[in-house]
Amino acid sequence: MDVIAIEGLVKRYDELLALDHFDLNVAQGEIFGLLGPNGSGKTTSINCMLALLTYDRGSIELFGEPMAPTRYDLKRRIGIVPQQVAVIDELTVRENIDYFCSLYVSDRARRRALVGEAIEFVELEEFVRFRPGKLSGGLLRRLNIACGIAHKPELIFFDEPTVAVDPQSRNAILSGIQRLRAEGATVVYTSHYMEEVEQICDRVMIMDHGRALAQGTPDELKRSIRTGERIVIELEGPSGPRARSRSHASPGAALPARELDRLRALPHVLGVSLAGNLLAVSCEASEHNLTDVLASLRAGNARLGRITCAPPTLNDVFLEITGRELRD
Ligand SMILES: Nc1ncnc2c1ncn2[C@@H]1O[C@H](COP(=O)(O)OP(=O)(O)OP(=O)(O)O)[C@@H](O)[C@H]1O
Repeated sequence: MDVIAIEGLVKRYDELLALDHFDLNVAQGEIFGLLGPNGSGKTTSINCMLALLTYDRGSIELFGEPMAPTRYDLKRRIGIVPQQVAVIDELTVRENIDYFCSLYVSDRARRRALVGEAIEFVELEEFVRFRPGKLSGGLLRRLNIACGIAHKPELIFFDEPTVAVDPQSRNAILSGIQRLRAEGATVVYTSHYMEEVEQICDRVMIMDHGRALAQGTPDELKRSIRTGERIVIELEGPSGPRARSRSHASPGAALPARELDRLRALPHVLGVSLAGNLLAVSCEASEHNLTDVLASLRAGNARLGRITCAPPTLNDVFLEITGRELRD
C-alpha cells in the first residue's frame, strides 16, 4: 500500500505557482527523497500533506485515507522534523521532548518510556537538563528530531534536517533516519544536498518549479541521462614559451577557448566547462573518453595536475534535465 498518494496538486501563493500538478506516491517502508533547489516547492508539498496549508486543486491520501485538517487520527501517525528548529526555550531537553510527545500520547507512564527512548535515539543523555539555548547547532537539530519522533510515528517528514550542522551530527542524523526505517517507519526526506539523498534514499524525486522532473532509484536516475562519465582535470599554471604565448592569447584563462572547442568536438563529449583551473568534461559512456581528452590537451601543451573520472551524480541528472546546477 502507498502511505502517500498525491494526485494533481496545485498550490498558488497569489500569482506564484508553487506546486504545478504535482503527483507523488510513497510506498510503505521507503526512504523517499525530495531533491530540488531552494524554492522548488518541497516545503509547500509537505505542508499540504500535513493539512497545514490549503491547496487549489488535487487530492492527498495518507495511509489510504483522504487527509484533512481535522483528521487527527491520521496526524497521530505522522511525525515532522521541520526545517527551522522548533523547540521551547524555557523547557529543558527532556521537558521539550515530553511536551511534544504529550500532544499525541496522554498516558504518562507510556510517555516516560517513549521520551527515554527518544533521548537515547538521538544520544542526548548528557544534555537532558540543558535548555535549548545552551546547545550547539548539531545538538539542537538532534533535539528537534527527538521532538518529532518520540511518539513513534509511522510516517516521518524530515525537512532539510542537516542544514548548518557539523559533519558528526550530520552522520548521526542520517544513520538515525536509516534506523527509523529499519524499525518500520516510512520517511520523506527533503534536501538540496544530493550526496545525502544518494546515501540514504531508496527512491528520489527531482523537483523544480513545483513540478516533478524525474523519479526513480538513484541508479535509475543516473542511468536515464546521456552522461556516463565525468572527467575533472586540474590544470596547472602556464609555463614554457608556447604556454606563455598561449596565455597572452587568452589572459586569465587556464585554457584558451580554442582548446575548449577542440575538446567539445571530440566524439562522445557532451559538455565542457572551466571554473578557475578546474576543467570538467562530461561524456557519454565510452571506453576511450579519458585517452581522447588527454591526447587533445597534450596536443595543446596543457600542463595537467590531478585527474579524476567518476560516474554521473544526481547533480548531473539535475543539470541535464534543467541546464542548471543543483546548487545555483
Ligand atoms: N507563505 C508564502 N507566501 C508566498 N510565497 C511563498 C510562501 N511560501 C513559499 N513561497 C514560495 O513558494 C515557492 C516554493 O517554496 P518552498 O518553500 O515550498 O520551496 P522549497 O523547495 O522548500 O525551498 P527551501 O529549500 O528554500 O525551503 C518559492 O518560490 C517560495 O518563495
